[in-house]
Amino acid sequence: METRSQPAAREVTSPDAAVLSSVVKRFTNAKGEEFTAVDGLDLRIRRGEVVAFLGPNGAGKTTTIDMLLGLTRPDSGHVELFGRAPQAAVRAGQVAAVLQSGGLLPDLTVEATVRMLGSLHPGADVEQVMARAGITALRHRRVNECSGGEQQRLRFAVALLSNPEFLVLDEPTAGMDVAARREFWATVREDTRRGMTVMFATHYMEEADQFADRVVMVDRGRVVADGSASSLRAAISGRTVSALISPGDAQEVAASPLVRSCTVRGDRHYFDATDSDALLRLLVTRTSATEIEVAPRSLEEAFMVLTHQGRSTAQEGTR
Ligand SMILES: Nc1ncnc2c1ncn2[C@@H]1O[C@H](COP(=O)(O)OP(=O)(O)OP(=O)(O)O)[C@@H](O)[C@H]1O
Repeated sequence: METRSQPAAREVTSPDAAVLSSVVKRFTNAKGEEFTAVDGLDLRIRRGEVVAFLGPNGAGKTTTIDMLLGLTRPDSGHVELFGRAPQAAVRAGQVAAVLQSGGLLPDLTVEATVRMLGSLHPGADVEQVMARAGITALRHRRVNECSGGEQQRLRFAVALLSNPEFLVLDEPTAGMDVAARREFWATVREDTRRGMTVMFATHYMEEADQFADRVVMVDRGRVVADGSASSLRAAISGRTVSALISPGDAQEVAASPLVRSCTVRGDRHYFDATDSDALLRLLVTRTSATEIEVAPRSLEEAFMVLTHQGRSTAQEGTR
């Protein structure tokens, strides 16, 4: 079972960067109750893929990443990186991580940080790594004087020191403003064009859309949708039209091909529209609907769409 087993010869030549099979991780809370954070998760990441790992708070993203990096072991199931145990791949420098915080000494300069950590990796090219992470101009700045975005670029530089094949980023832009997020991703994107495998956890739909080839959505420790970034784009491009409307009219509208689904919250009906302009015309001209509102689909609504539609595209990138 699991990560301690010796890799067989065929596994070492695995075409996959990462494989998680039926992975389960439980925690015990302060009251001694058992809680399943990761609940039979299956995921396969091919070499060269850029995968966004998207999900609400507490979905199990960090726990999964910790298992992927060999920081914690699954209670059951199997985790492999490049056909070997995660710890072995980490030791070999094949995988590196950018985590949300920690790992930096506030009084060191940017350059001293990279040099100090670079000394752990024989052959590391400190100047090249700083250039790749876009921090050469910050070399004399102390870590505690760097912005959140600059510190993340420094962590990115540190992750590059081992010249990894697979980079794992756990919510690397959490807490950054939009401009800092954009700058961070521009740096990473530039670097990953060289074919590195990347998996990143995020809460931001637009980061997943803009940066990933593939989007894996998790909820309650399970993969609930897995598809291309274009399927995500289609899911978030929709609009929700809501109105105060009589049940009879609502039923008729819901049966229209312009409507994917209808939900009722409070006294409003929410229609998930295939064509929001046409639906708006229908509501105004054919029903007694009032207080009509059109809004972009929320993350939760896109999530629901992907959960249903994603199933059909679910395995396109994985099998
Ligand atoms: N060491 C631990 N002990 C007990 N419970 C834990 C521990 N680590 C995580 N959990 C719980 O497991 C669940 C999954 O947590 P995890 O951090 O993996 O989620 P996440 O998707 O990364 O969430 P977020 O987006 O908020 O960071 C949460 O309910 C969390 O409280």
